[in-house]
Amino acid sequence: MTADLTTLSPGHPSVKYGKVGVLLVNLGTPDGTDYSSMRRYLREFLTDRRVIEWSRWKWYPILFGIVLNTRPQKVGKAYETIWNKEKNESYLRTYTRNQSDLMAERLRDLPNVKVDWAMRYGQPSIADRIQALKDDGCERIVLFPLYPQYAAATTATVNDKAFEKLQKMRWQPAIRTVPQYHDDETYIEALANSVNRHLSTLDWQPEKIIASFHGIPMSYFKLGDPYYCFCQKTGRLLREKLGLSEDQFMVTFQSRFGPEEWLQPYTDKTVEELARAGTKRIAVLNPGFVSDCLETLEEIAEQAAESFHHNGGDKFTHIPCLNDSEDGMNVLEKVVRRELLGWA
Ligand SMILES: C=CC1=C(C)c2cc3[nH]c(cc4nc(cc5[nH]c(cc1n2)c(C)c5CCC(=O)O)C(CCC(=O)O)=C4C)c(C)c3C=C
Ligand SMILES: [Fe+2]
Ligand SMILES: [Fe+2]
Repeated sequence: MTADLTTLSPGHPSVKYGKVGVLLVNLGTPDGTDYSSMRRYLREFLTDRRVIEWSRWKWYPILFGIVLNTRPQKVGKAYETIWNKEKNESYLRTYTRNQSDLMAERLRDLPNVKVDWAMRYGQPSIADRIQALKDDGCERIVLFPLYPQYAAATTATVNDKAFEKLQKMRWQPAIRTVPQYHDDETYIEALANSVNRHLSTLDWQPEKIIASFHGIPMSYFKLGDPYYCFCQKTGRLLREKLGLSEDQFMVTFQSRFGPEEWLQPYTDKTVEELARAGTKRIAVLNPGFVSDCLETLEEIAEQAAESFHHNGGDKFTHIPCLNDSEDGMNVLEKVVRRELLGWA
């Protein structure tokens, strides 16, 4: 444990009142890269009304008529290029499980705290893990959607799913949901360290650093989703921490899906335009992703790199996510301890 983290005292009321569960929840992942695993996963994902807010009569014919017939094959191929072959699973799953195991070790001073993990889509499900924590005696659960920047499509849908499970329970555990930590000092410092450490391994330096966040449709922002503002704040704090000018650092948005306008500037277009305009060396990081996944390893480290080179760029580097690193775990531990204190 690092010195600046607040420790719960042994006299903490949760010791007296029973066990507390900590449930880390990430987005999800298919069980395999084959057509039926991919289809099952995408179906669960893309029927979530927090993700696609179109009315069902408009969306379902497109989803079941086109998307679920073509996308599983295409995305399955992309997953194959980034699959963790040793564990036969996606890296998102590997990192989330590691984060849970490491969190349990870091909270050993709190023997009444149990740590577990779940996925919003796919396995292990939120409902199963809430039940398991309750069966293990947890009367309180800290529900931690692993997204530094709140969005309805990510944080809120994790909360919704947990409360859907609670609705079916006779004896519900008490739940604390973890809010965004987009401007947390430990988080910004961890990101800055990851940039500096990565760049120190290179024999060249980027002209521009791009902080690429997952996008959301512009219409969600106009309806009041705060996600864009949280991303901008993370970007500004990181730029300041790195001591970079506005010319040397950019915030962009990736993973556009469908015909609507999404948050801009788009990462893919930016990378292409920078290369065409003569920028030779860039670095890209993904501060909004707690773990590397398809969107970072394939869309950025593979596709964006290829596009940069194809359009005249010379050097491209992808800075890995915080994953299960020491710095990354410091961030998650700090957030969890802060929330546990709410019950003190
Ligand atoms: C179509 C709407 C989508 C919205 C809105 C959206 C928001 C959103 N997503 C993440 C994080 C991740 N998304 C990932 C994959 C992914 N995202 C969408 C669609 C939307 N996401 C799709 C269809 C997919 C699957 C891949 C594909 O078909 O292109 C992942 C990767 C999961 C993995 O297993 O690797 C993450 C992580 C955030 C943070 C976000 C809004 C803020
Ligand atoms: Fe997504
Ligand atoms: Fe993508």
